[in-house]
Amino acid sequence: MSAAQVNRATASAAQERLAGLATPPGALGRLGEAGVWLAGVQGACPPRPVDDVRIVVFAGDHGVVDHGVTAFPSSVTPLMVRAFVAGSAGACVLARQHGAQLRVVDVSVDDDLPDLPPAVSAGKVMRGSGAIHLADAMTTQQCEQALVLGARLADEAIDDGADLLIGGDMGIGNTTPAAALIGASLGVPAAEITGRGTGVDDAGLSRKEQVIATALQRAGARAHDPMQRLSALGGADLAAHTGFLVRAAERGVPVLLDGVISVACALVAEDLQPGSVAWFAAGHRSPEPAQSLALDKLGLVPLLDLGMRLGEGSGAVAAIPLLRSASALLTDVALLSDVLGS
Ligand SMILES: Cc1cc2ncn([C@H]3O[C@H](COP(=O)(O)O)[C@@H](O)[C@H]3O)c2cc1C
Ligand SMILES: O=C(O)c1cccnc1
Repeated sequence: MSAAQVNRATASAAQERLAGLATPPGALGRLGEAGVWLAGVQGACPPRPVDDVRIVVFAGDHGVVDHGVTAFPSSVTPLMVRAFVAGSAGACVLARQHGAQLRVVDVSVDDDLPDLPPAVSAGKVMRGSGAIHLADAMTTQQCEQALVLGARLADEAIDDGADLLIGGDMGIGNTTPAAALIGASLGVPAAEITGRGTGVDDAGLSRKEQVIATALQRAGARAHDPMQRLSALGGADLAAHTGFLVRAAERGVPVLLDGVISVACALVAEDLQPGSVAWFAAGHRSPEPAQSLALDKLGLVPLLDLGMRLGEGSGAVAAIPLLRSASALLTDVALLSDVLGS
């Protein structure tokens, strides 16, 4: 399979419609651009409403947590997975607010979660991914299994009628592999991509930078290959998230990206399946420096910049109303020629 082709004729028609609306040229700013993107990815001008939004939260633990890179212990991950199932995590609240459906999937949580519905862990790849500065996060077979799992989850959502997909993340320590993936994808050193994640102090930040630098050095030239990069520096949850994004692009279904984890996976998805990025829009800007560098590389400008640093897909979910507004504006605003009667 390859990435689906965006309908360029529809995108040009949408651009023309935007230019002809009863507004000064460019007055709708990024909402106008988002409307044009939506028309192109939907192959419909004016765009259709974005009614059915599905969020899949990929949960997994990371061996780097034992090496002082985050402000929280791994035991928080299974507790938060339970909060997702109960509907009380931040992204669940936003999803309800905006009428979107959210499911959480245990890809690599370091806990068997026996009290949760079996469907949550049905596709589980492993219990915890490796500490990336010491060893590969997983084998290439586990990476492949995770990619297939993510693709299957995208297929299920799309076959069920999704108009828009969002990938979310839950896993203490996951900003470390996400930054490492971005560093390796862009060829940027650890000092430029290391952020505070959940809020590490200065000592934690410098340990985290060292872990990422060592991981990048350990992976070396292998990281040029996207599968090897994911296996060496990512995690099974990040690989499943990447498979989800790749399949969305192959099926031609638009995606709203979230923070540093989501955008790290988008960069790898673009490498695995060139052209995927045409199906992605950026929901928000994270304070994590690696996320902005990755967005620049992908040529994406986020809709929101609220200082949010939660992950879970939350920044993308918060941007759903903006995408809906973009669609409504391009559909319902009068044409200037009609208003002027010419
Ligand atoms: C209570 C809680 C809820 C979260 N929801 C998402 N994250 C986010 O923060 C973590 C990544 O940051 P770091 O790499 O610094 O650990 C991940 O769990 C991510 O999903 C959370 C973190 C916590 C503590
Ligand atoms: O950018 C993110 O999505 C993010 C930042 C901090 C912690 N968790 C996620």
